[in-house]
Amino acid sequence: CHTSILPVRVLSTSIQQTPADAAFHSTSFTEADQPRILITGGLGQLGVGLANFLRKRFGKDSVILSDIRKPPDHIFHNGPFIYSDILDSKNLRETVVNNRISWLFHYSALLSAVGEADVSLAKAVNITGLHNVLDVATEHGLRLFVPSTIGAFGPTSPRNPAPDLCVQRPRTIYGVSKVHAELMGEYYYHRYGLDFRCLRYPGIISADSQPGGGTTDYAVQIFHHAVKSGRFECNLKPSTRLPMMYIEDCLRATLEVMEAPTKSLSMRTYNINAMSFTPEELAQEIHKHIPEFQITYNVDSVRQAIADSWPMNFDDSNARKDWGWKHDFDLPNLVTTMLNFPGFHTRVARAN
Ligand SMILES: NC(=O)C1=CN([C@@H]2O[C@H](COP(=O)(O)OP(=O)(O)OC[C@H]3O[C@@H](n4cnc5c(N)ncnc54)[C@H](O)[C@@H]3O)[C@@H](O)[C@H]2O)C=CC1
Ligand SMILES: CC(=O)[C@H](N)C(=O)O
Repeated sequence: CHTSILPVRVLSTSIQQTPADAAFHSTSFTEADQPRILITGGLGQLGVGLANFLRKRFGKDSVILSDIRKPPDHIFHNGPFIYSDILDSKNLRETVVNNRISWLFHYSALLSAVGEADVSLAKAVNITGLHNVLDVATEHGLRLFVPSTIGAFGPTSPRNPAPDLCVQRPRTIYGVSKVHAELMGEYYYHRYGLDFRCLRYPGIISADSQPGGGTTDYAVQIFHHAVKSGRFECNLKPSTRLPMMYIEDCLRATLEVMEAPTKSLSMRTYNINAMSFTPEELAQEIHKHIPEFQITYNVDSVRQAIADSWPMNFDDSNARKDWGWKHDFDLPNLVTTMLNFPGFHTRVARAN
């Protein structure tokens, strides 16, 4: 097992318990230290990419990927992987202590569409799981990253663009749980000094990982179908405009906000933006590369209602001002990159 290469101690002398009301300091991490990182829910669309990205920066053994699912061989052999269920707080605490974790990226979640299909599981994973993570992170002085989403806004929010601070009344359990995560994280920051950092991600597009059951999944699936068959049946209306981002920008933003000096952060939850498009516009861009590509529409009413309640665009001016956020990928770059991603064609063929 990969964990055997990590220093495992029942009680590490370098860890002191942080009193719950200690303010604004971390006992196990100083700016000069190399962080020791745990990623929860790491086998989803974003976690493996994040682990690879962080391992390039901090070294393979400094980053532990965890999930409740069994990893495929290539992921298991690529660096430390352990089982960790965020609903089991004792197991989570043990993992943090035994591996001297100092940064935690909390990726476990049920996304918008699968959350509506199983509200009680979504409540458990997205709300109870978050409570466990917040408590363990506070007890052990971790720097904690929790992603939020465009889904944290609702039909009464300003939609074009949605600013950082505005009405947030989402109508999905996913959105409600993410607003809860934003507020709880900020509460723990003010009350206990937890170094909580949160970005609201747009829909994320990746070539080498599959989406986990969200409303923006079409924007990943379309590429696979375009390459495989030249046709795609979209489950959102052609005019549905949503904010989107290429995974490389998303992962870079995540590391940048984690490394931002505390004094540069005027807020703890930031919107980040890159591009905004409709299925029709994405199809037109793909058409430039694959002239025979055809898109048809068969609308899924649950996903459509969700998308119609989300922002069409994000105002991320605070992230740009405070810690210098800047995206690299716009729509034409995204499409060129996805269709030319090394191994994309063979990977699509293998997956089907
Ligand atoms: N992918 C996207 O477009 C966006 C993602 N985000 C957020 O980023 C994070 C990562 O997203 P994805 O990788 O796309 O999600 P995903 O749905 O692909 O993966 C989530 C992972 O959580 C794991 N999980 C479920 N229950 C668990 C439990 N009890 N303990 C530990 N792990 C558990 C699942 O096995 C899965 O591997 C999520 O918090 C999501 O809300 C936010 C906005 C956009
Ligand atoms: C935008 C998200 O948070 C996610 N991709 C979803 O569609 O649920």
